[in-house]
Amino acid sequence: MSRTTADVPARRIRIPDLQQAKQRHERWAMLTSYDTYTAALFEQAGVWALLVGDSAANTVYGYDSTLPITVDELIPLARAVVRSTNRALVVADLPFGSYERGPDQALGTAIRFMKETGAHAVKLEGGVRVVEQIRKVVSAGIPVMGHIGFTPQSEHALGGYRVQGRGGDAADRVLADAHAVAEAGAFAVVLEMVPVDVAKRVTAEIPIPTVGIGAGPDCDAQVLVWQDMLGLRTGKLPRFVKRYANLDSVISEAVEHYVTDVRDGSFPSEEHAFTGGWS
Ligand SMILES: Nc1nc(=O)c2c([nH]1)NC[C@@H]1CN(c3ccc(C(=O)N[C@@H](CCC(=O)O)C(=O)O)cc3)CN21
Ligand SMILES: CC(C)C(=O)C(=O)O
Ligand SMILES: [Mg+2]
Repeated sequence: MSRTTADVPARRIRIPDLQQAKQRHERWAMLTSYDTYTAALFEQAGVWALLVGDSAANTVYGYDSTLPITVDELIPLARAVVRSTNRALVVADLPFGSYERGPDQALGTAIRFMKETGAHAVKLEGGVRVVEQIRKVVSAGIPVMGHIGFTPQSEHALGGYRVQGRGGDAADRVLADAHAVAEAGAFAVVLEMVPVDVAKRVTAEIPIPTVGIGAGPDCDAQVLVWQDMLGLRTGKLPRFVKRYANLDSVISEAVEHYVTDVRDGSFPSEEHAFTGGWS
């Protein structure tokens, strides 16, 4: 197995670093994180940006979509990730219902995330339809990451988990969304489940970095949900997930061992106990 040393910067990644990486054609990795241990491990391993995604609805809270998660449920997770890192750029997802009413609502929610978590940027879903929200949040000095293509918060309007931008008109709409988000002042944009050629053209045309998930190899960066790529998620995985580890079996085997040790009395042994007292 060949592995290059992770490129861990000595200071916090800033938005201009991502811009510069695009110009230099240097790709970077983003990963979700929702807690202190994974945040510290991921940035140490060279992940430049951590996303406190509303996918926490699925991976932390056990909902079956991202629609139910609230700002109050996401904020403590974002705070934990910020506290545990000093290199990665931390981006917090604005959950469904917290920005759709308009620019004022979006700014109010974004301000809560910035004040209460210390996150460095927020992300919200949608293209042309949310440009006013993006403009307003950006004008307050809060960096915004866009998210277009398949936008899970609108799964019911989109007809389920499906590729967006297949066919000329649909591809044109994704391209228009990308330009709209960039022109509104976003510093980067997630492209989720769009065909390779659409992602390639978007990446070439817009001035800001594209972060792909199911968008092929030509994006400026990639993002995945950590439980998917490390093998905690059970059931059928989306096509865009590559499983880099099988933490499910690591954890199951270790916990089964612990349970057996407790039942047969081999844990705790002397080395894990304290002597003294009356003896
Ligand atoms: N654990 C987890 N991973 C994710 O990637 C993720 C979340 N949760 N929650 C929020 C959204 C929802 N996302 C999803 C969820 C499912 C599919 C999926 O089932 N895709 C299938 C069907 C594609 C098709 O039929 O066109 C696939 O094979 O990719 C895709 C994206 C991405 N996000
Ligand atoms: C899948 C990524 C892009 C996301 O929005 C999330 O994890 O919530
Ligand atoms: Mg999300």
